Amino acid sequence: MPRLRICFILNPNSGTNRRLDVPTLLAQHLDLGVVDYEIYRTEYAGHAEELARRAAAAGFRIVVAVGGDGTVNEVGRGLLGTGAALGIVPRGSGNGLARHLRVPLNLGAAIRRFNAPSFQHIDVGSINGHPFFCTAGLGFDAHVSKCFAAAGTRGLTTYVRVALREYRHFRPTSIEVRFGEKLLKTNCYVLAFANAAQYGNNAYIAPLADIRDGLLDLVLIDALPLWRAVRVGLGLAIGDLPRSGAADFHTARQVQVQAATPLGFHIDGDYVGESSIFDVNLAPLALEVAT
Ligand SMILES: Nc1ncnc2c1ncn2[C@@H]1O[C@H](COP(=O)(O)OP(=O)(O)OP(=O)(O)O)[C@@H](O)[C@H]1O
Repeated sequence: MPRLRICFILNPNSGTNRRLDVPTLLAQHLDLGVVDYEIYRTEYAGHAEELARRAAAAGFRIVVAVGGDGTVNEVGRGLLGTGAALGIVPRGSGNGLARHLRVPLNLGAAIRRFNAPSFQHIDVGSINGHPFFCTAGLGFDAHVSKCFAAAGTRGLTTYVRVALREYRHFRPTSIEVRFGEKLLKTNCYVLAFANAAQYGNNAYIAPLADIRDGLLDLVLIDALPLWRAVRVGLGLAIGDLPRSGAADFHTARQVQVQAATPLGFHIDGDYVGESSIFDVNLAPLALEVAT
């Protein structure tokens, strides 16, 4: 039987443990009787998309993002419309998609899965043409992702520190949200589009989100006074935000948002930029994943 061809794309910049020796782990845990693998290394932000496309064109059956949600996003984007499946070795700081798909966080265990992987398809979201696999969002979460990128260090502690600092300054923007027959005229402190249930680090923004149901879960927080911020923080941690009354939940496949002033947005935790108009769509089961 031909061996399973797998390409591992390493982002040396992801996660908090830079000294981790991934090539040695791959050599230790992959069974060369069934797997034939190569390693590609990213050299700059955005490079993983190009490498993933190249790997798919070279005939690799699985292309594995070795990194966090930013790397997963780039590799997944590069694989859309190809015959290759996305794999994940979670060495990021948040690892939202890996956690949602129940990929082991122990790297050895995650790597061993590729000796006998299972395949499934997942939905793929897009916001203004930028694909996302886990979550995208407008407002405060995007603002925090922008400040987080500039913070110099990564990890949950830095994220929480940045969020607490920015909370004092951030103000909501008035928006109109259209989906299905609905038109909501409201304020946006946060509007999250969840394909997966969590942002990463087990922060459950939409605990009921199903990544294979053909729908995005919309989570709207119109204002965030202190009492509600505390409740949202607790809801994210224990996964009961829908029952808390601190956020409104909807589901939709297509959403248009018009903002009164430009709003920042993120995809899978990486800040993209600002816009006043957002076109958000879901492509059902558009990406094959190997776990
Ligand atoms: N060689 C590189 N040099 C600098 N930056 C890179 C390189 N390769 C990838 N990147 C960028 O590093 C960023 C962080 O990577 P990633 O999101 O995978 O890790 P993380 O932020 O630690 O994890 P998570 O998103 O799960 O919290 C990505 O936005 C990616 O574009």
